[in-house]
Amino acid sequence: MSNKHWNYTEDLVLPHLRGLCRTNPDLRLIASERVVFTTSSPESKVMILSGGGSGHEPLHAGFVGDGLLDVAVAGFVFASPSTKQIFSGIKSKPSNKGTLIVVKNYTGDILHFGLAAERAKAEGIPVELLIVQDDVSVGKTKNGMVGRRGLSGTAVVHKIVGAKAASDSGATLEDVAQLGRDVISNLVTIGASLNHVVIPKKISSADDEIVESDSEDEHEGLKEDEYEIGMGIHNEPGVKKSSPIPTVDSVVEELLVYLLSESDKDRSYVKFDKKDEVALMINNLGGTSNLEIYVIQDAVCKKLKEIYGIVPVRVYTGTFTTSIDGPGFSITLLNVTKAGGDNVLEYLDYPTTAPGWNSAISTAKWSAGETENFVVEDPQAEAAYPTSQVKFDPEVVSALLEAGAKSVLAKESKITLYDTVAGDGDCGETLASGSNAILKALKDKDLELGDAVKSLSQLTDIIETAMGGTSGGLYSIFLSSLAKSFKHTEKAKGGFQVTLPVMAAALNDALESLFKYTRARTGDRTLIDGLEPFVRTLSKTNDLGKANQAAFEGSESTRKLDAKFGRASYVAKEEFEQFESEGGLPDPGAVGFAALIDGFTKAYTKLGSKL
Ligand SMILES: Nc1ncnc2c1ncn2[C@@H]1O[C@H](COP(=O)(O)OP(=O)(O)O)[C@@H](O)[C@H]1O
Ligand SMILES: O=C[C@H](O)COP(=O)(O)O
Repeated sequence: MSNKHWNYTEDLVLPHLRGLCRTNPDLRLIASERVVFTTSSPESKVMILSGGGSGHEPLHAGFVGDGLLDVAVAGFVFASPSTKQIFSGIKSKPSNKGTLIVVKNYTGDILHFGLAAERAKAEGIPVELLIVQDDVSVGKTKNGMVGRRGLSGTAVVHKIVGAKAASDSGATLEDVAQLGRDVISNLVTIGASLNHVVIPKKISSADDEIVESDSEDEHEGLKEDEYEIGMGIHNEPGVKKSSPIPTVDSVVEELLVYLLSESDKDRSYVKFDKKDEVALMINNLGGTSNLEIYVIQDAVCKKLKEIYGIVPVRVYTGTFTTSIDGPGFSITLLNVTKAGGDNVLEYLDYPTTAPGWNSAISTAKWSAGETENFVVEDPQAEAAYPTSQVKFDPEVVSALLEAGAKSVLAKESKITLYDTVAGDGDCGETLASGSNAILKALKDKDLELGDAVKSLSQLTDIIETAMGGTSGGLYSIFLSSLAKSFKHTEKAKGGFQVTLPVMAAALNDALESLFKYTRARTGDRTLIDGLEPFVRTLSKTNDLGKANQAAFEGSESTRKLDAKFGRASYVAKEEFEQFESEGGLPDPGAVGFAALIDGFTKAYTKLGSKL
């Protein structure tokens, strides 16, 4: 296991807090005590203080802000802050009503926060301690004495009690504490991880020799193909390790059983009745990509609905409670109904300036919509394609498209090889995807080939949908411009049959339109090296064979050209040398275009004069 981190010449906690305070002018930092508090909350309210070991950011200081926490106290990474620090935090925000301390159920936290609370009470400061226990991985038999761990449900508790204290000026400390207890008793969380985490190491000075910290060996990380259900946020063991790594659907299904199964007598911590409203939080433990965390959320919502008939009324997705850069995620469910119903929703929706809470949707907006009502039909789907009296011969055009598509597919592996060196390796796949989409459209008879304008507009849609990247954009613009040229001519002269000379003129128009969107011209090592000679030659000669030859020669010429556009322009020259034996590395897009035209030409030659 080798989590790589930058080296730091000071403990990370203080610079992290400094960085955080720079993002919100309301925040103040007691550096010596690692205490962050907000200046914007009035003394008349119940103060909400939280804290614990660092390494779980944005928990806890990231939750300090209007409508949320008033104070946060940061310990060293994965270690509780001292009683002195916590007491300093309590004193930093005096309140007529007292302070509610939200703390995760870890021994060190309980001891230090509890002692600080006792010390504050001894000074006459009203203090209540709210201990968060939301983990379900450790069952009742094992967690008897210690209780359940505090995980990302802590962020949900922060949000609700913070909003209550900020919005309800009549609320007493006990009112807020009781709401917190009601929430905690209806909260369940479980995580899944692909590995342990390593704490970024501190070196004594920048010019010190970087010595591998032996702490990396302390943790027996997971094996390459292993995952762990229920791992804690400090590498604590979970409920089980398993391999191989499953699909996300499968691990989600497994996790939901721990959260929701009523037959698991060692768990079943919260009962979710059919009518109960549920809030869902998908938490990134720090090392899951933003791309994946929403995929995971999608899987959770799908399984919740399919298996349990649960459609959450609130869905939160993001990085709320980390374990440094933990490669995993956790699922938190709150039974809103049993925790307090609409009030709880209003507190979840209550606005906040704290960066740790990333959802700012009002209750009105949530009530207007439903979390599963977002899929809509494309209004364009029914939009009619433009029609015309510009005629193609359907059989001929169908044969050309089929031959062109198959010719490109025959070149896919070569194009991919070339683009793997010159680009990002997806050009072959992109062109193949477009070719297969055209072949499918021909097979399904989705193209109205007799109408040149309509069929070109349909092809534009197909190419746009099937092909991403630069190629997709270029081909779509070109086809759309070709249709526009025919439509323009029809407006001036009425309907007509497309012949080769007519096509040649329209191709010229389309090329001029394309040139508005790219500065690439012949000689710049792009597909233009094939397209431009093809169009110019066809216009000059009305001979598709000569135009095809020009496209091929243009494509071949790119073997000796330096790239000025696209990703190829970033590739070191040495990368190209391996292709010297075949005369140099050609531009993949130009090779693809030449293959397309070659397919057209072979079919056209077979079929004769009309298009
Ligand atoms: N600015 C440009 N103008 C014309 N063609 C370009 C340009 N940039 C790249 N290309 C062409 O696009 C091809 C790469 O296509 P593709 O893989 O779809 O692009 P991407 O790099 O976006 O994935 C290149 O081989 C080149 O022929
Ligand atoms: O981050 C960890 C907790 O806040 C404190 O853990 P501890 O009880 O091991 O000190």
